[in-house]
Formats: sequence, C-alpha cells, structure tokens
Amino acid sequence: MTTNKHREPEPEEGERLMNYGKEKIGIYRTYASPLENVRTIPESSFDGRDNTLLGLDVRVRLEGDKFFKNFKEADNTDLVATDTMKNFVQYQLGEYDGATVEGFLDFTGREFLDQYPQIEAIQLSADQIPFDELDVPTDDGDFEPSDLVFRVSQNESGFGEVYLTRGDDGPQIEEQNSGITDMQLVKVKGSSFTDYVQDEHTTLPEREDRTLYISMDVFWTYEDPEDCLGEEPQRYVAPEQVRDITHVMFDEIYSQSIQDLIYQVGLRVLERFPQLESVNFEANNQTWIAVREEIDGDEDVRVLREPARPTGYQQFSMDRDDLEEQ
Ligand SMILES: O=c1[nH]c(=O)c2[nH]c(=O)[nH]c2[nH]1
Repeated sequence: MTTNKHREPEPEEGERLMNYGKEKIGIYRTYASPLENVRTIPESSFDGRDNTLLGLDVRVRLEGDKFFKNFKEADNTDLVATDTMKNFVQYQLGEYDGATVEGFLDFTGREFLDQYPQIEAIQLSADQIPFDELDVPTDDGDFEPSDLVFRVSQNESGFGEVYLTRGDDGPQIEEQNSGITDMQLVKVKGSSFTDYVQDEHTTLPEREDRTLYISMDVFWTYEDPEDCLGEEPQRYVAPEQVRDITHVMFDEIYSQSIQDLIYQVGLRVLERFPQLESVNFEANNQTWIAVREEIDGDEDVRVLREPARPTGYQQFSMDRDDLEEQ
C-alpha cells in the first residue's frame, strides 16, 4: 500500500527517477532546546516539551543530475557516500539549537546543500523515537516527572519531512509533511457499524455497538511551509496536540465507522489550526472479534479475541474546503 508518509516528488514528464540516500539513521541527543510557547488548544494539556532526551530515526534522499554519471559511467566523482551522509546527519544533531524535528531536518538540509554543491535537492525525514516521562515523588508528597529517567516507549511517534531545493535566494522548503504515526486506540463501547452493502458476499454482522480498535497515522501540511520549523512556536502544530485531538474525538463521538471518525478528527484539526493547509489520514482496523457478546445480561461486558488477517484500511485527505462546507 502506498502511504501518506513520504511525499515522493514525482519525476517531471520525460525525466527519470534518480535519487539515493541513507535510511534508519538512529541518533539521540540529550538536552536539546525545549519547545516552549506553543499555542494551547482545548483538547490537549500539551504546552511544550523539555527535549531532555530526543531520539530520531532519520532518512536522507539526495537528488542531482551530477549523480547520473555514478550510474551510467561507473564514475564516482561527486558521489557522496551514504555512510558519509549518516555521519553528517549525526554531527548536525549536536549543532542544531532549535526544538523541533522539522527544524532539525531543515537545518541539516541547508548544511548539506552548503557542503555539497552537486546536490540539487534534498529530502530529509525523521520518525521521533518516543520516550515517556516517569513520575517520581517530590518532597511535599506529590509526584512529578523525573528530570533524568525516561521509559523507552512503544507508543505513537512524531514525524517530520522537508524537501529543500535551491531557489534564487538560496535553499527553500518546497514541500513539507508533519505527522503523528502509529497511534493505537481502543474504545470499549460507543461505536457502531451498520447500513453497509448487504449482498450474497456479506457475512459481517451489523453492530449498533462494537469495541473498536484502530491504528492511525495523521499527517499535516502548512499553508506556509516555514511554519513547520517551530521558529514561531505559536504557529507550530505539535504532534502531541494532534494525538490528543484524535483520542478526544474518539471519546466524544458515537462514530458510525472509522471513515466517520477520520472526518470528524480532520475537521477538528483544521478548525484548531488555521495555519494548516491539509490533513491526511491512514487508518487500519484492528477490531477484535467478540467471542462473548454479553455476560450475565450486560451487553457492555464482552470477551474478545485477536482478529484474523486480513485487515481493513482507510486513506483520506482533507483541506480547508472541507471545513468551509460545514
Ligand atoms: O469502520 C469500518 N469501516 C469499514 O469500511 C469496515 N469494513 C469492515 O468490514 N468493517 C469496517 N469498519
């Protein structure tokens, strides 16, 4: 399945596909700059992050006509070894003094373009490697997050991507994509799925109420790509905020389908963040199968089991026109 994650710049008509790079560059930075002064929204308590421990899984993708001879003529002149790219990215994480994934990618991309004139365009992407805060007791009997110890997390993670080209006034962000990936959410009751096509191939029973388990990625683009950098924190959209909107909407609405839930989340994200141009979704249905639909006459009490493969998925994109139609 194609995904909404990497915005693969299409070769122009008559042009070939040609790029190369390095992926799965895992890097960690302690005491990066904190993210502060983000605009808060009603769905989320998120108002910033310390960035005491920042983990990234980075992908680099270079483009440039000078690299053609590397393929065609076995001539490695101008070829930047992908191993060098890895070292370059790792070094720059120590140089970056901002607070966002996208800001780091933009900073590193500009350094690449500066160092290697043969690069015409560069795409940099990163998944944030998530860590959770852990509460420790304070002297007055409360609990607060430890400054030092973090839990390695299997939970959702932030995503960023920038595509930089050389403009008349120097490097420019031609495209960007930001996101939160791998949210895994279960709603125990309060979701239905009915009224779909019934024919000789349909075996799925209609459900007025089901225990719904979804995994979801949400991506967004800004009207002004520069806003993704977080240099003006009030215009930055933190992945944590979109994560929180998603689970708040899941909690709030009695969805008729995953499609319905996606649409409601998209509207809310566009409403809260007028600086965004589009919101893009990718969802997977992981809903468990009920083996006991009610226990002692109580329909809320169920026993469920893992679903068999295959799994359903939904992809959907929305922009400001969807909000205006409301
Ligand atoms: O929310 C859902 N959307 C579907 O398109 C679908 N198809 C299916 O079998 N179950 C579900 N659930």
